[in-house]
Amino acid sequence: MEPMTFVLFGATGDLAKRKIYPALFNLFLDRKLPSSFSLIGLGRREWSDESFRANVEQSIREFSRRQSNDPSLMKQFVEAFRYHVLDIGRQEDYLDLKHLIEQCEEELHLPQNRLFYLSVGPEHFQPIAMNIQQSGLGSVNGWKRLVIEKPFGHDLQSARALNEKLSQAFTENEIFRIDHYLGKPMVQKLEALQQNNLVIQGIWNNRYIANVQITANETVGVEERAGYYDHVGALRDMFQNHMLQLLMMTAIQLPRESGFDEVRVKKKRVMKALEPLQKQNVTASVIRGQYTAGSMKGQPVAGYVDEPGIMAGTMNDTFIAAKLQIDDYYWRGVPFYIRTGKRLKEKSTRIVIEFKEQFISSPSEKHGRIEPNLLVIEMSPNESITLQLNSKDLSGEGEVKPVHIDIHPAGEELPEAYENLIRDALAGDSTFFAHWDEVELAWAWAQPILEAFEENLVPLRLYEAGTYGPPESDELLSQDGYHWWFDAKEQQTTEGEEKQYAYHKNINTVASLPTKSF
Ligand SMILES: NC(=O)C1=CN([C@@H]2O[C@H](COP(=O)(O)OP(=O)(O)OC[C@H]3O[C@@H](n4cnc5c(N)ncnc54)[C@H](OP(=O)(O)O)[C@@H]3O)[C@@H](O)[C@H]2O)C=CC1
Ligand SMILES: O=C1O[C@H](COP(=O)(O)O)[C@@H](O)[C@H](O)[C@H]1O
Repeated sequence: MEPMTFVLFGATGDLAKRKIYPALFNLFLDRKLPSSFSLIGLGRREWSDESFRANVEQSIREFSRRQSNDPSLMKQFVEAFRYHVLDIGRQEDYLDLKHLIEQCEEELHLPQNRLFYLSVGPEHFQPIAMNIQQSGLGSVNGWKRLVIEKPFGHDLQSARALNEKLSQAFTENEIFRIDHYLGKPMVQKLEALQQNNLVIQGIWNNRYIANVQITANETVGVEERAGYYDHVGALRDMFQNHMLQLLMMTAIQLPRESGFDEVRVKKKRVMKALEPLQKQNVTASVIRGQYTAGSMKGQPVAGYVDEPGIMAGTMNDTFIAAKLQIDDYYWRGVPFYIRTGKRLKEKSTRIVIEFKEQFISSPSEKHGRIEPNLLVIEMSPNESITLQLNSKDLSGEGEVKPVHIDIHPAGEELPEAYENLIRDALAGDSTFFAHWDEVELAWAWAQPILEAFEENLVPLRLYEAGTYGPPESDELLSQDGYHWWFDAKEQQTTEGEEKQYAYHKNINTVASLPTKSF
């Protein structure tokens, strides 16, 4: 990896503390940082280099998945960190920053490779990019990159305006838009699974797949983010970005060794083939929900409208479920069901691919109902990829039962999303970042829903906190003859609820792939 300078705007903030420093530290432990590396942290707080380093160390102790018993390693890690006071709005501060960066580059013999990471609120994205350009900070002999956090715009129009401004200072190839769902290890493994297995490629289409279900259920409520969340809702916070990115990553057809350009082209193709919704018809395929008071793990919790900081009479969505159709050769006729929401029964993030049922002329009395084959990519609470097949149970009555093949068994320690993303940004690999075309197409697709919500054309379905969301989200599937798949563990905790919809992970035989080679 090339030597470089990492310029971090928002170095005193929450994201830096929770995610960026721990990710950099883990990359350092794994020797995945460039051999010559300098980080300059920026903020308005009057910190010294020493207090900055102490804060970085503290955040690693608090939030890193790994610690080191060797204090010299931590010392070596933070040696690369410097702090500089900068007010984003003050042009003269950028000239001082330029001077500091040049000085560090000279001292450490670093080429002019500069990565600008914007870990600040979205209102600062544009002024920072402009000031980088105007101060000459972006005029380098090496390369420059801009890593930018979400949200990228508030709607189609504002996203376009922001992109236009950023494009004046950085080319598209220099912009790395973070969508942390793309950094999740299981999403990256899904891509590799499709790309490298002819057997998966062969069945990755409407001939074999009945439907696809993408779920991101959260147990948390609005937390301390009322000011932000009440203006965005589940649609902008999760659906337009993370959920549509998961849809793209599931639906792309990738040949072996596809580079980032190919991935982008294919993702764009998926978005272009997504059947558009009309504002007047959104209700037919989109469910909008909001939580009311309920109980989570036996403890009472407030309804959304009673959370601190939420506007009286708000109609904001804390839940959204939708049925989407991709009108292309591969996916025509396969519904993609997506749901995400807050204050739901379980934290579960997963993609379930349900395969078509076998054509059987009459059900066999002996074998009863045969479960469909499923491929389950679980990102939370565990990280696993499981294939559900049917096999004969010779230990019992010889009945056919689902068995599970762990393609990626849960339990293996994996890098966090931010580690993967920061490593890729350092290396200049933009495969798992959101390209502008995808972001624009995602906003364009979501725009009629945004408008329909704003004009209250879609009924707001209330659901009790601690449930699986409004029952209408189940109807979205049942009208097509399907149902949401749950992990058996979740279902078992629900007294009196039917278990027939659970995939029986952890109940029947769980087969692991042998580690020996054939
Ligand atoms: N926190 C999280 O878990 C996540 C955050 N994000 C995104 O990351 C970004 C940062 O969020 P977060 O860290 O939570 O925000 P914080 O409010 O915790 O931090 C904001 C940072 O911006 C700096 N800042 C604010 N105004 C100025 C200014 N005028 N000049 C210079 N620096 C300024 C602050 O420094 P100082 O106060 O010293 O001036 C601080 O370091 C946002 O875009 C957010 O949407 C995305 C996913 C998760
Ligand atoms: O981007 C966001 O994601 C989190 C959920 O992320 P996860 O990795 O825990 O699934 C969500 O809570 C937050 O509201 C949203 O801004």
